[in-house]
Amino acid sequence: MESSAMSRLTNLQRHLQPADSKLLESDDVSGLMKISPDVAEALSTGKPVVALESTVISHGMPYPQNLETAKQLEAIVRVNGAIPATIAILDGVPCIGLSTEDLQKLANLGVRAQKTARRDIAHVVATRGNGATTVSATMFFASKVGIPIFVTGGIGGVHRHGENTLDISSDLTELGRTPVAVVSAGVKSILDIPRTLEYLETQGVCVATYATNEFPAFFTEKSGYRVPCRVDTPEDCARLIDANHKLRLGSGILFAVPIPKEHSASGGFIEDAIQRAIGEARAKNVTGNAETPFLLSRVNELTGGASLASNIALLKNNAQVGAKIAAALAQLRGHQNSG
Ligand SMILES: O=c1[nH]cc([C@@H]2O[C@H](COP(=O)(O)O)[C@@H](O)[C@H]2O)c(=O)[nH]1
Repeated sequence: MESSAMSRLTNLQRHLQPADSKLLESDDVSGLMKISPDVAEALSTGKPVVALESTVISHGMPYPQNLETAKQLEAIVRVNGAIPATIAILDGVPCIGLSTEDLQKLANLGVRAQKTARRDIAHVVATRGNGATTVSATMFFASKVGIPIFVTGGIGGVHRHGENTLDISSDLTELGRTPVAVVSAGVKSILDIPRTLEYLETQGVCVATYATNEFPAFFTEKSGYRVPCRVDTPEDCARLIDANHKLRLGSGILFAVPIPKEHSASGGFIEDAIQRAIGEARAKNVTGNAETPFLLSRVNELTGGASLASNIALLKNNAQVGAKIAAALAQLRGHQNSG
């Protein structure tokens, strides 16, 4: 191409894409949120930050294990070199980074907090409600303030019979439209795993297994399904996130980290309870966003708490992996900026 034509093209690109544009979308919306001082400081100085969701606190676990786990996850993130930013809407204000009192409030509210997915955000804010954010809503807020990594236990997916009911978690469409990397233990077998993977493919989401070949099924290390991408280290993950951002693909990444071996032993037993709970949900006609919390608490009852212990173990493992990825990403970007 002629050099004058090339320079016109470069100018046009600059115009369409401001030179200082951040790798992640970060716009005026952040003014509507309350960002805790340590998260704000970390974001402005390029330190690693990891977002954490709050539905797992309110709807995913009983009190007081939910509070204990929320605090432990934050501590694990810190020990591994990153600043935790648990996200929730409190009295109508989206909060990025919660105090211990905030965590206590959410844990006490339990299911009285509104389970808040993307579609619910405006309503919870407008009515000054208390919203526990799911994966979709947490990704939305993380992306708005420029947090590239988010740790959870399991994401939502295509529910069984989703091909008829269209009950497909908005977590999947969020992953298709928001450039945040989500660390999870895969998806629970209460969902339709192959259809969930198909749907993620349709949404253009890069799904990568972490140090394993098979996509994990939350309580068990294996689901019987594979995905095309495998990563083995936090540095691999950081490079993948960096490429995704630089290319401005606009979509998220799902890192699927298997439950640690020592906690996967009870997987088969928990699996049986899941099948029973699914039958009960059908019989009681529990559907929509009530289905996941129902199944989680029923499976916990049926397994005498074994599923809760496994859930907590994999959350802690994911927090550790997520923090290491965040640290590796900060280091990679630090080198790039100084190089
Ligand atoms: O093992 C779990 N899966 C999913 C959830 C929560 O449920 C949400 C998905 O709900 P739904 O299927 O209604 O989209 C997830 O984003 C997450 O917040 C959870 O707590 N534990």
